[in-house]
Amino acid sequence: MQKRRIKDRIFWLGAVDWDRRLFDSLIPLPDGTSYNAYLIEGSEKTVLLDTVDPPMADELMAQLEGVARIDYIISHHAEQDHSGTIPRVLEKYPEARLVSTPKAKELLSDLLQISDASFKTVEDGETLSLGDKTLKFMHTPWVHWPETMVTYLEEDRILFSCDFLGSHIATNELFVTDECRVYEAAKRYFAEIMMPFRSMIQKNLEKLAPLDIEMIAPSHGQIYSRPAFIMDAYHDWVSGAPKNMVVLPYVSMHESTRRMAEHLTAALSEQGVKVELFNLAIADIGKLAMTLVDAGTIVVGTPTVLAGPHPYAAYATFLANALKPRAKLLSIIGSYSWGGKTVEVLAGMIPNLKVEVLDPVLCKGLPTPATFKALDEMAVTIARKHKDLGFA
Ligand SMILES: Cc1cc2nc3c(=O)[nH]c(=O)nc-3n(C[C@H](O)[C@H](O)[C@H](O)COP(=O)(O)O)c2cc1C
Repeated sequence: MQKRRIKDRIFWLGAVDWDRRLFDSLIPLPDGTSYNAYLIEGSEKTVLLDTVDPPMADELMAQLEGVARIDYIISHHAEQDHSGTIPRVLEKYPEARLVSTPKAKELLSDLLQISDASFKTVEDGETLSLGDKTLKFMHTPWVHWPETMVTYLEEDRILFSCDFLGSHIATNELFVTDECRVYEAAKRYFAEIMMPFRSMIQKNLEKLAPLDIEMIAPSHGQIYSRPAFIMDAYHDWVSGAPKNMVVLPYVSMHESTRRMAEHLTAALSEQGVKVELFNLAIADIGKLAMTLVDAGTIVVGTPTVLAGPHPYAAYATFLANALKPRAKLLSIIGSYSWGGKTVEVLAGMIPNLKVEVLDPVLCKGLPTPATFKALDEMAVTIARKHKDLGFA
């Protein structure tokens, strides 16, 4: 794809990765993604903001063919999907200075072995004049690495936010046209990448609030010409109470835990509690992460396998602990035959979660009427606690 004009002397460059289905060897990408770079031609200086993932470097280099000079390359984030092509750009434009936070300089030096002489580090709030256009750099740490920053182009009121506020979507439409679709993709992205840093995100949102923003141009997905859409969504995801909702990831080899999970789902429905049920043998882990953004309660369903939880249940629990969702309650249900330490192992895997652990419901073999009664009681307890906690 050729470079594309966004506004007067401001262009999108980069690559659309239609086929990519997995990110970080972990995260499913149902809609592919894009690596967005941007070119700004000031009256005196020209800058490139970020680059692309190295496998797509040729596309960026082809777009730069007609660009005679680049004075600055802005690196908002040192992760290789944005920074990995910087060495090639520096080879083509050896006079260009690489602008980053001091922390990003450290990371870029380690990850890409870029020499010290190329760097110009910038402090929080520092500006850089391109002649008739001015860049203002704002340090926004932990969205989602420690070195991240964003750039505000003052005259055009564009915020270049890199990973912050982005979404994984492959499309040839530069601007958001379908907010419902982008909401889903951005929420998935937030859940997988940003959720562990909720409090830092809140601080960064507050820091950006005074800016008069006409457009937000992230480094994945589409450009927002209605910034309030994504800002409001982020406010909702990081602050406020969770929802009256249970996320119930489970795995079952011989039906017992599945019957328990389905019974609990029905009992919670009777109590007016929304349930997101995931069979971990086939679940999209990204979708599970998305539901963790809102869940008031997490219930993990697992049989006992080799004296502990089924590995899929352990994986989901490990993931939930790493993502640090705002759920306030957690419990465990499942079936066993002769014994083990399933509950102890799972309970020991959630040090990051600030949850009250409700009594687990375990049964030997197939669930009995007593098992179902205990699950009914669990549903009543969850519904009551959600109400007391004000989860709507
Ligand atoms: C590979 C394997 C290992 C198991 N290890 C244990 C165990 O260590 N302790 C135990 O109590 N049951 C163990 N079981 C039995 C299951 O926990 C039991 O059959 C349970 O009811 C299965 O639940 P499910 O129907 O939800 O899969 C094991 C079963 C399998 C297939």
